[in-house]
Amino acid sequence: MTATLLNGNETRNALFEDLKARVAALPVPVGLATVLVGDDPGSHSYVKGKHRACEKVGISSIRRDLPESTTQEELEAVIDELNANPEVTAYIVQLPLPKHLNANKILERIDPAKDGDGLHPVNLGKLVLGEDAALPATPRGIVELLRRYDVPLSGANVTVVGRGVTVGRPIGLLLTRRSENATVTLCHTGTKDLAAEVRRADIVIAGAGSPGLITADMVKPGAAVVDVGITRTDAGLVGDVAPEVREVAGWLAPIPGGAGPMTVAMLLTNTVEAAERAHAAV
Ligand SMILES: Nc1nc(=O)c2c([nH]1)NC[C@@H]1CN(c3ccc(C(=O)N[C@@H](CCC(=O)O)C(=O)O)cc3)C=[N+]21
Repeated sequence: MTATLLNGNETRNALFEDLKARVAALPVPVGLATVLVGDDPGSHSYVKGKHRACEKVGISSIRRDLPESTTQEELEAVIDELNANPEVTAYIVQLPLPKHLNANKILERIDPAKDGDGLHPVNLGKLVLGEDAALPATPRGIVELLRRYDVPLSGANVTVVGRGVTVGRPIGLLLTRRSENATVTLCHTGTKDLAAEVRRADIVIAGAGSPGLITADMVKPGAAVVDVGITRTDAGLVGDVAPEVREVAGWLAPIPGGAGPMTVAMLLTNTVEAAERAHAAV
């Protein structure tokens, strides 16, 4: 058996068409800003992708590129400016930040109403409480991708590998909502028998950042496997999922072309929804 590919590029393009219409229908312009500190080549490439996406959807994009030497106070001043700037509907601070900066303090300073990533503590708290708010972009993109391909979620056993803040920690909050209704196990480096936890899963979400961690013998035949464990090597992008998994899985969201483009689509979705919420509030 060869897995059906969960095509994140095609799905993103379809979502962009919908977003384009929603942006055009809004009586106010929509703007997304990115804050990038330093010159990590990976981060540069992601930020470029986000701006390209804005152009396709009719969102104006605003870039704040700052030198590696930026101080905490200087970065906080940029955050304050973006919070106050009426042209900025939503924004993201590209992670990771240089080590001399306190990232949590920066993220908490973002106006929750302008949180493009859905990772502000207030928005994560609202997700726990079931209130309408910006949703974590990568988890939201993964759920949307699984839905578009009719991967059964209700009652499914999902094994998540990795407890990072962008994927592993929040995705269980989405998948265990009544509307998704999945059963979620969160694995990490302290898990006793990772292979056993992965083997019983109907859906595997691999976001550990450990190249080739998920091998074919660990995957239940026919399971859906989502690779989110992006590692940059000289040879290109490498995921957490070994190539042979394609022969065992029923569905596979690969790297590249799976969860990555969906993350960008959901960042833009969060931005459009922020504009719609702001407009509804007046
Ligand atoms: N505040 C913040 N928000 C983020 O959402 C965020 C971040 N920081 N820091 C880094 C990670 C990583 N990330 C990706 C986004 C798109 C692709 C993507 O589009 N990937 C393409 C390939 C792109 C390429 O080749 O470089 C693909 O998988 O097909 C990948 C990774 C967002 N992140």
